[in-house]
Amino acid sequence: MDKLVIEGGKPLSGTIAIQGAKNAALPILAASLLAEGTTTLERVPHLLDIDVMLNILRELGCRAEHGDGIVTLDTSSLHTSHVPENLMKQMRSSIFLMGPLLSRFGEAQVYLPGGCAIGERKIDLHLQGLKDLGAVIEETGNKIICRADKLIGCDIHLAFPSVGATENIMMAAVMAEGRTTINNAAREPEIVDLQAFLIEMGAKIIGAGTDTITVEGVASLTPCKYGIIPDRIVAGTIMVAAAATRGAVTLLDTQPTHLSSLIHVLRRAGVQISIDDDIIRVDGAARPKAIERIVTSPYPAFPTDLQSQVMVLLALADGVSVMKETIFEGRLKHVDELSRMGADIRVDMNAAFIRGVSRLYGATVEATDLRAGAALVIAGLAAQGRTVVEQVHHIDRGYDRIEEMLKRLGATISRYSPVPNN
Ligand SMILES: CC(=O)N[C@H]1[C@@H](OP(=O)(O)OP(=O)(O)OC[C@H]2O[C@@H](n3ccc(=O)[nH]c3=O)[C@H](O)[C@@H]2O)O[C@H](CO)[C@@H](O)[C@@H]1O
Ligand SMILES: C=C(OP(=O)(O)O)C(=O)O
Repeated sequence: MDKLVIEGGKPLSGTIAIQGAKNAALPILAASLLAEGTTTLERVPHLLDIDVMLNILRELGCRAEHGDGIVTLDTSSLHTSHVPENLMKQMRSSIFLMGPLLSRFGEAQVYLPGGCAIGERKIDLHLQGLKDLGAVIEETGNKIICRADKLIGCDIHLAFPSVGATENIMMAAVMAEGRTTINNAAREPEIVDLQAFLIEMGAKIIGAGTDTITVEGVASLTPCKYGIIPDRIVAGTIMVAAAATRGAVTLLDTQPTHLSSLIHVLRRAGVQISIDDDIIRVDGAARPKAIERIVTSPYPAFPTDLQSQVMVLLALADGVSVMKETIFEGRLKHVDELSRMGADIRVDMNAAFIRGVSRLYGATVEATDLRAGAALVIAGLAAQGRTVVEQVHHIDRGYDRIEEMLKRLGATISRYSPVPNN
């Protein structure tokens, strides 16, 4: 397993362009199955999860190429609706195949998905939505078979605004007969991007970005060319890293409105932020101030995917902060690792009580999941001395060569890969 070695204590400085969004690209790649022919997607980041999705699509019979951020995907010779178990288990987003396969083949054979260990992550809302559309679902052990001769539009109410369930239902409903309404839908920008892509393919769908999405089923969709939105979580990670290292960074190709909750939090911490169209400048010259209370919640509130990174900033802040995680019950595992670097954090149930310290110290730490790993990299950049971050494959799920990105901002960071035994 690769390791990152960081010599900390240097402020980040410089300019960086932000990669395309993993969480938009993954459902959009799955949605490409809905049309027969060649779809071209631009700004698709080079990530482990994208490689897994492309491998699944190849197993299903697609021809897929990915170079320089452009994916071309030919879906004309799809030959199976059965996703292999070993690929399903490699990430959570494999579940996005269920809606499109059901829609295109009338059948999807999948397994319980894998992914980071951040909570139970049930799929009951995905399955209920598909059942509401008329699918019959058979669950045997970890295998799930969904079948429907015909999907029929209906009124769906999500008990929780699940991002993935909203997206799966949208993809199943676009070619269902009649009108589907998704109530209490998630409102994340990646859902708006999926809607824009589906419209480009010829779907009739409105409401993404609000809590009610309405889909009028169409008979067929056509392939298209589409550009993925910038990754708000990668942008947020860099913004926090700039602030935690007391640096000054300019981010290009962002969508600042997608980051308004983070910008609000950073400004409350005393970080200077200026915005000019799609450019964000972060200046973190002063010691951050503590923030009394941050609670993670569905968009547009503060995102769970930035919770661990912001906790590093608060660990260095002047005063006591509270961070409450309400989305995933197992998403505070970075606290133990940060404590090994000198952070003073106490966890009670789903809340972290963070007493800021003036300095973190380098240590050998383990990335327990994607964003926990990103947080440890930020801690390493801000800390005094050398930090070794292990289990980097988690970070590679969501950041396109994180060390290259940070080197461009002046960080001293290197990746070490084990030498294979022959
Ligand atoms: C690829 C992608 O877009 N991943 C994002 C997506 O994950 P994902 O789509 O998995 O997140 P959800 O919004 O579905 O999950 C939120 C909560 O709902 C629960 N739940 C979800 C579905 C379900 O059927 N039953 C159920 O109980 C989950 O366990 C979790 O506690 O949104 C999360 C919340 O913003 C982000 O952290 C992830 O980065
Ligand atoms: C939890 C995340 O992703 P996924 O849903 O793909 O596991 C994430 O991007 O932080």
